[in-house]
This record gives sequence, C-alpha cells and structure tokens, in this order.
Amino acid sequence: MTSGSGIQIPSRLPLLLTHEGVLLPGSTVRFSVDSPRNMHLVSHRLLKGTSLKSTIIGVIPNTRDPEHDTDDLPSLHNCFEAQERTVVISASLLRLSFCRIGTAGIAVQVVGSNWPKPHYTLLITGLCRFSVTSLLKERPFVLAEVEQLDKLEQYTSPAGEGVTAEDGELGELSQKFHQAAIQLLGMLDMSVPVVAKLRRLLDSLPRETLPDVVASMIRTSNKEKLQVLDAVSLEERFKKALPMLTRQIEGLKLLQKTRKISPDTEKRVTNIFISLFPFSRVLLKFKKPCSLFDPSSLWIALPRFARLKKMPQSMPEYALTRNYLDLMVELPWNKSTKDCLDIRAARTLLDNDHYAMDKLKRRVLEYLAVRQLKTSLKGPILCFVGPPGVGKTSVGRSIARTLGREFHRIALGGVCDQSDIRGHRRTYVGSMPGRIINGLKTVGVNNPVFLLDEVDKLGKSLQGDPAAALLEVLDPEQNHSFTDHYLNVAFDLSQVLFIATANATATIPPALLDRMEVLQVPGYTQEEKVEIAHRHLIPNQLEQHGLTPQQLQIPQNTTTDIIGRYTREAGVRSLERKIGAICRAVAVKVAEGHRVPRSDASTPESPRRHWQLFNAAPPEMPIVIDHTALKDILGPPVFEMEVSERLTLPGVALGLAWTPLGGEIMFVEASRMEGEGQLTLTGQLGDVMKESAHLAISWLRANAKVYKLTNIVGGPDPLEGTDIHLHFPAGAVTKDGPSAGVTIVTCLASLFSGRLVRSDVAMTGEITLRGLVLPVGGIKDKVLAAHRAGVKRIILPKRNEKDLEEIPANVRADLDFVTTKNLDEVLNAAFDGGFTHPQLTSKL
Ligand SMILES: Nc1ncnc2c1ncn2[C@@H]1O[C@H](COP(=O)(O)OP(=O)(O)OP(=O)(O)O)[C@@H](O)[C@H]1O
Repeated sequence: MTSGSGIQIPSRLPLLLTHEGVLLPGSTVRFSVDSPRNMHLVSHRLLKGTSLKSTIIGVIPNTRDPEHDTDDLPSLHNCFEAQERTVVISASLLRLSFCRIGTAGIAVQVVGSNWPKPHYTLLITGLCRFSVTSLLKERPFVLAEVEQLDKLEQYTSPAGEGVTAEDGELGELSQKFHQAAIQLLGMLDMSVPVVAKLRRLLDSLPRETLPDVVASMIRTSNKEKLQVLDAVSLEERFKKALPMLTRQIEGLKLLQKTRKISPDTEKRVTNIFISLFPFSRVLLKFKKPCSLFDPSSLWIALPRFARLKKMPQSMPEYALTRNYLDLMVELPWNKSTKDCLDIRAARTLLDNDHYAMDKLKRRVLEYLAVRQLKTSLKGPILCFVGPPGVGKTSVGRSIARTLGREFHRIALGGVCDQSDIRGHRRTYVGSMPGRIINGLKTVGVNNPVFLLDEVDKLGKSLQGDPAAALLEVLDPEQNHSFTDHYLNVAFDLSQVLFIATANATATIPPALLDRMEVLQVPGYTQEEKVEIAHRHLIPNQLEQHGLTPQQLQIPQNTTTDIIGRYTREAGVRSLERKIGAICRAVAVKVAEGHRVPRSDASTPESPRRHWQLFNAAPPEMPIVIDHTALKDILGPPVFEMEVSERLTLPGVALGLAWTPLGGEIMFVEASRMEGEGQLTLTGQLGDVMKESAHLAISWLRANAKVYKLTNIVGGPDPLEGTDIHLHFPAGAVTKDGPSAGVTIVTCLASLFSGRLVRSDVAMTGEITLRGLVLPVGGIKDKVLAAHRAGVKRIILPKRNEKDLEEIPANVRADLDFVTTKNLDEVLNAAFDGGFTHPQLTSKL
C-alpha cells in the first residue's frame, strides 16, 4: 500500500453500496449487510482474504429510498448534484464517466447472523476519500477502479503539523473550526465516553482531519454528511462543516437556558427534600434546595430523589441511594467564599507567621499579587520542596488565611490506589468518594486551598496509579469537569487552589512535576532556629500547654543548647517537640504548686528560681530553664560535638551528604591490613559510591610516588600486600551518589601517609580519574549541616562557588571556604601545612 507518493489504498476496490449511513474518513460506522451483492462481498472477499489489503473496501453511500431497494445496483451518489444526476450502473458499466465519491475503509469486525434473516454486520473504519474511475465487474460483487483523493499520512502525523495559521484563508478557517470544537467540548460532559474521545482526537489529530471527524461525531443528517464527503477540497470541507458545528453549539446553549430550573421544578424539589430530609441542616440553612445544585447535577439527582421516596427503607439499595444523595446535597456545588486579598496585609501575615524563608515568601506574594490582578488565574500549582519541619505545610495554611479561604490538607503519603483520589464506582460494596470530593464536602465551599502533602510519597499498585488520577485534578485545562467515580457527575475544581509539598523532587512522577512550579525551601541555620523558637515555637507551645511567659522562661542559650545537643535536623520539628516536653514538665510543677499552696511560697530561702527547688516546694515563677533543668527534663545530650574527637586517627575524614531530610555530615573510615590488595566496602553503599571508592584508590595508586604514599611494608604501591577496608558509619542508612569522592581520597591519603586530616574540615565533591574535582548538588544544605556540627573549614568544588551566595551571611562569616579544582588542592587544604605540591590544572 506504500508508494513513492505516500500511503496508497489499492487501485481496485470492491464496493459496498449502502443506504444505511455515511462513512467519513476517520470515523467508524457499523453497517448491516443483507443485499445479495453485499453479502457476496463479505463472504467472497472479506472472509476469504488473508491479507490486510483484502480487508479494505470502498463504501459508497446512497441517498435512495431503501424501501425500493432491489437486487439492482443502487444509484451512485454524484459529488456535484447528489440527488438529481444519479445513474443506474447496471445500464452500462462504461457510461459512468463522472465523479462518484466514496470512502475507502478497513473492515475491523465482521459478525454474521441467521436471524431474522441471514445478514452480516460490519464495523468499518474510514480511511480516505476516493472517486470511482471505472467499474470493472458487477457480479458477484461490484469491483471498481478507483482514484485516491485524500492523503493517508495525515492520521499518522502528530497534531500541530498540517494546516497552520500561515496558510491564509484555510489557516483561518481551520483555526476557527478548532476553536469552535473546543467551545463545544467545554459545554459537554467529559464523563461521557464519546466526549472524552473527541477531546483526545482534538488534541492528537492534525487540523485537516477535523471536519470529517467532527461531522461524524456531532448530530448531523446523512445529507449533511454527504455534503462533507463531497467536499474534496479542504477549504470547502471546512466551510461545509463549520455551520454544522456552530449550529450544535447554539442548540446546546439554548438547551442549557431552557433547562434552568422552573418554579414548578423548584416546588417539586423542595417537597421531595422536606419528605426525605426533614431535619437536614440544608433545609434549615437554605430555603430553596435547588440553589444548592448546578443544573447538570440537579438533573442527575432528581430521578434518584424520586426513586428514594418510593423505595422501602428495608431495601439494601435504599441506604446506598440515600448515602449518595446525602453527598450530592452536601457538596458545595454553588457555594464559595469571597476572596479578601490585600497584598500588604498578606505580606504582614506571612512575616508574622514565619521567620526567615524570604525567597519563598517573595514568590508566594508574587503569586498572590497576580491573583489579585487577575482573579481567573489558571495555575501554576506551587510545590514547596524541602526537608521535614521547615514550614511548608504552615506556609500553605497562611496562604489560605491571607486569601480568606478554607484550608484542607490531603495527605498523599503512601496512597497507592487511584480510587483514593477518584473514588470507587458505586457498584462496589462499601464504595466511597475520593479524597478530593470528600475534602470539598468537609470544607463546604468550592474554592478552598487544598494542600497536597507529600506528593513525592505517592505509591503505585495493581489498583492503578494515583499520580495519573492527580494529573487530571491539577490540570487547569481539565479540572473544570473532574468526575469522581462514586459521584459520577462532573464537579468543577477550577476554583480550588492547589498547593503541593514534597521532601525531594526525584520521586515525584515526572508528568506531575511538569504541572507544578517547584519552590525550594532549604533548612535553617542555628541562628534562624533560635529566632523561630523564641518568636513562634515557644509562645505557641506555652499557649498549647496552658502556660504563660510569667510561668516559664527559656533563655536563648538554653535554646541554643537544645538545638545543638538535643536535635540535629534541617527543620524545627524536633525542636518544637523538645520545647513541648519542657512545657509538659513545667506544667506538672505548676499544677502541683497550685494544688498545694504554701504560705511561704513567696519567700524562698534561695533567691534563684531554680528547677531543683521543685522537689522541696512549689516553685517561684517564672521557672527559668537552665542547663541543669534541661538535663533533668530531656536527659543527657543526644548529640555531642564529636567531629574533633573522631578525627584523631589517620584514615578518617569528614564528608558532607545530602538527603531528603536535609544535609548531613558523614564520616569515612579506612583501615589496612596485610592481604592480597582487596578492597572491602561497607555501610550500605550504592553502585555510584562504590565506583567513587575504586576511582579514589586508582588515582592514589597512580600518584603514590608524587605524594610519597607507601604500603604496609614501605613499598611504592600502596595496595601491594595490603587489604583495604573502607567503612561509612551509620551502616543502616543506604548511601549513594558521587559527591563522597574527595572525602574517600582524603581518607585514603591520610591512611597511606599516616597523617591526620585537620579536625575541623569537611568536604564534598565528585572526582575524575585524572584527579579533577567536579561540582555537586545540595551545597546549601550541606554547608548548614557542617555549620551545625561545628566544622570550621569546608572544601568545595570550584564550580560550586556560585552556590555560596545562597548561604546566610552569618554562617558564611563563621566558615572558611576552600574552593578546589583538583585533588591536589583538596589534599593541601585538608591536611595541616598542606600535602605536597605537584601542579595539575583543570580545564573544566
Ligand atoms: N520559618 C518559620 N517560622 C515559624 N514557624 C515555623 C517556621 N518554619 C517551621 N515552623 C513551624 O514548624 C512546625 C513544622 O512545620 P510544618 O509542619 O509546616 O513543616 P513541613 O515542612 O510541612 O514538614 P513535613 O515535610 O514533614 O510536612 C510548624 O509548627 C511551623 O509553624
């Protein structure tokens, strides 16, 4: 079927002459076949043929009255004067000199039956137009020589190709047609399969195929379809099909207008409501139940209301229908809150609620400002990405407050069933609506702020992919008619403001990530944490525990102690928990003091309001938490400043790692013993990290002479007669990535040279076999982690210098950054007094 000029249909086609319907290219039509000639075509050609070619037939539509059909050949349809100039073919095969148009189609299904009389049913998909040039034979079925009129490639080329705006009038026509088709789709219910199919086709097919496809799908008479079929020129085809499409749109508009609820319907619905929901809060609040629904949902609910009224309550279906209708009644179809957005107030509110996070707050304000200027803003969906406890959820809550909207959090962590998002079909026992519809029912308005928490932790299972269901929810082009399986009526989600949060982008499904604007929320510095604790966490916790600042005081150095010795995290969640623990302990003391009032409580012997006094007498207020009290309440410190202690042996170096929970310091330890030159790696390492270790050893062996590295017996090859063991502590945690390269080299250089790595240095960077240092990610989080751990010098790749700008000035001032291009520079910076100085230059 393929030739030099593209895909070709066979030049000789058997003709199916039918008066049942009109097959247009791109559409699929079912034909019932019972005339002898057509029956022969099926039995002799379609059922006997074995090749794809033999399933292609020509379908010639016929406008003649089927009542008078005989075994004579029906009249052929003429492309110029369809009705008048029809000619009976059997008169003479050769007299057919004018154009007869049909559609070549591929028979995709043949079904035979003997009842009530023998016949076949064919399912045929139209491929392209053809014209009959001559008839070759008449029996047992008609065979004709044909000429192909349409190109077939258009169905295989992607949307967007083909007719474009540059094509003059044709381009304009196609543009108009496309827009009208989109308008029509907007008025239809997406849950109807044919509508969804039209939407898919509109997105995927090139524009020149649209007149045929749309004319076959919308309501058109056979005569109109024939007009489209006859229009061989593309321009004419658009001109013929456009009025049909416009007519359909106008008709729908009229229908929607007349479907507005009449006073009669209003009365009927109110009566039904009174009988079904006598004490419903809906009735108490709204006198007119009709106003609760939008017209389309009311028309779906009404028959069910009527059915429920007649149903005995003992019927199992009663409870199902009742639950469904309860949901229909409670959903906020038409109810929304009014946005009260004032950017200046929003700025103050965000600043009051959250300390630091300047970049994030700036972007959120920009977003809100655009919303204020253009209320019908579609997208983007903001996605806050950062370690736990850095305030992502709480910023989402503040956005809802600034807009004066309801807030609802949907936890997506671990969700692995798409019906969690989209609900179960009502045919299932125990079916329920999905979380989106449930959330709307909970908040009771159709324009809340929905926080999709932990989108990176969505799962996948045999029950479908919830991320795919979320795509429809988040796509502003589609979510105006979101259909929950349980509800089975489209609900408009376009007013809902979606915000997502995640710990890392790597595990967010790419299609979902593509629909969101990612805003990074990095961890906090020690100073920021102290400020957050004193401005927000302590007052909040005091309030939650019923305490006042007159009863409990936590000085700044105690907070610093909690941050440094009891928590090690990027966010402030553990810090908040520890403050909570202090509040609980103090609350007990305060409550005890209230119950046993002592006459001498106000004149204690010791002027210091000390925690230890508690056991002796009710404490004097305020209770100040000092180091001793802290130790009593929280126990001994969990984290010590272990860095300098652990770097006291050769073969230990300190690296920096990035995890979704923020930056971390990471020790690398190495030891050597007599052996055969084997390398053992432990600490749950990924493949990339193992490769880094091999790279490091190879580089050191290659450069052993330059750096005077020796093996156990003092030989020149460090690995000769030596086994090496490299260990990455915190063995239970899986580690991977190339950024430990420089740390492994430093650790091994220390082992082979017997020299100590500086006790205050941490490093990160990928290495190459030639000894160059390549940039890595997560610099800000890593630097903050090093700062938390009390490191003073940080060795970084040269090309990461730009990332230092993001680091807060006070942290930068505390640290000495050494940026390096090659391993020689790394070693010189990592050891006191340098290592040695061979010259290696990087062109990277
Ligand atoms: N910059 C800040 N200013 C004031 N409070 C903050 C700040 N950052 C975090 N918090 C407080 O820390 C607590 C934890 O924050 P939140 O629950 O928003 O964290 P999260 O980033 O959403 O964490 P997760 O990823 O685990 O959901 C909240 O009580 C919040 O008020």
